[in-house]
Amino acid sequence: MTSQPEPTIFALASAPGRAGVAVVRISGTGAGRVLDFMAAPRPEPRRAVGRAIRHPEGGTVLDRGVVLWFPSPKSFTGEDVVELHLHGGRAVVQAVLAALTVLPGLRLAEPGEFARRAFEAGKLDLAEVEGLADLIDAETEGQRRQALAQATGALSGLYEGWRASVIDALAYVEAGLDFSDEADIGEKTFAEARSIIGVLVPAVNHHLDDGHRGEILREGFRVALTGPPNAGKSSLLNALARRDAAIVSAEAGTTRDVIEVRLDLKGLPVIVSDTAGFREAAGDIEREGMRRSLAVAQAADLVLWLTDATGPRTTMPAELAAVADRTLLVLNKVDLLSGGSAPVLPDDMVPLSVKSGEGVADLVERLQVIASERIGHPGETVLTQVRHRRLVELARDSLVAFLQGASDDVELRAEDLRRAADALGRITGRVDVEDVLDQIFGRFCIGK
Ligand SMILES: Nc1nc2c(ncn2[C@@H]2O[C@H](COP(=O)(O)OP(=O)(O)OP(=O)(O)O)[C@@H](O)[C@H]2O)c(=O)[nH]1
Ligand SMILES: [K+]
Ligand SMILES: [Mg+2]
Repeated sequence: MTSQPEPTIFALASAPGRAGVAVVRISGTGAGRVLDFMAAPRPEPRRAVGRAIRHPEGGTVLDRGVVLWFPSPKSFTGEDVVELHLHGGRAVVQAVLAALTVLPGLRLAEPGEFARRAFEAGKLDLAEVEGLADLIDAETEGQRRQALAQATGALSGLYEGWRASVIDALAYVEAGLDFSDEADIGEKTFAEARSIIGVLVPAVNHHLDDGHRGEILREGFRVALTGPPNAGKSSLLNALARRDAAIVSAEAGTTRDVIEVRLDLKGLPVIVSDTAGFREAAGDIEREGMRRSLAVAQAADLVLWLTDATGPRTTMPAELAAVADRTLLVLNKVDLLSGGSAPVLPDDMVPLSVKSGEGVADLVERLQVIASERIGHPGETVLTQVRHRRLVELARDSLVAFLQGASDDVELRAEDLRRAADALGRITGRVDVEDVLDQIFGRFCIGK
């Protein structure tokens, strides 16, 4: 925090475009003056009141709306905050934003600047800010639940609790240092520290060993559609998306670029990618398409290998051997099988006809089950992003180094613990995080 007053910032806080209501938020020491000049008199704190919103020069009425006054420190940013709830027309919002620029000391906010001020005022820690960004981005019920838990401190509580234990242990080790001429006391305090860390390490390992559940929920469960040309991959993508997202044609080698659609399967975000078919005789462009297919398959959480029921049973190419353990075999075009008798399929092969629709609902059901098995137990506090995972791993490694290190080098062991506490503190922003702030707050759009 700086001692000099920061400029007062303002922005449209609601989504741009036509809407019933638009909210303009103003934060900083000049917020109260906005009310005085544009919507006087100031209402009681946190009470919604109707007011004419006027231009500060000349007093023309720009709109009639509702205003809210949140004096510091009881506001989102901790500063004086004003909210103007306007009629959500583009011209109304433009007129009010233009009027605000007339007032001295006010400027348009940068992306994430409101959240950054909230962080700097200690209203939100860094993990909570990241949770808030995720909450704004959440598209499915599962993502909403996870982001809300993080935004309201569930992860921060866990990591701060661990950090407190590490600092306890560090205090014991440092106490031993103070009595370094009394070996007896040193040994006892060191043993105390060891027992604290000995309990912590398995908990940290358990947290790390989560199959990336939280990260998959946050980013989406990735499904790759692969198979030989003309198996019906693009047709299946369109059926899943319920729209014509990809070009379908009887010509082999139609799809070259990767096409993604996002599905919401009972609250779980699933990203399905359609890819180029695999075959030997392919031209340059198609080969580039196949290279992309391979990359998508390797990055996927689940690979579907689709084949044509009437064609030869094409097996997966050797390049896909690495993903065989997360592949679901799908047999498409069963509508073309004559005789009406169901084909005899290997146990784990899913029969389907995109054309008749037969089996599509069953496939969706299976995708949902597989995704929910991978994402699992909602409600548990899980790692949600790589930044946290790296720091938790760093903390774990330092704690293991502490447990395995020689106890007679107390200085080094204290350093192990300091490193672990530091890594955990960086997750919530308790210690030295300048380097990541721009990146984190830059994820927000203006007005957040
Ligand atoms: N009879 C029948 N035809 C289908 C079915 N699914 C797809 N097709 C047809 O099969 C042809 C190929 O379909 P696509 O979806 O373009 O196949 P693809 O696997 O994406 O092909 P590439 O992009 O070339 O690799 C089209 O003529 C589709 O109409 C099905 O279930 N039954
Ligand atoms: K095709
Ligand atoms: Mg295709």
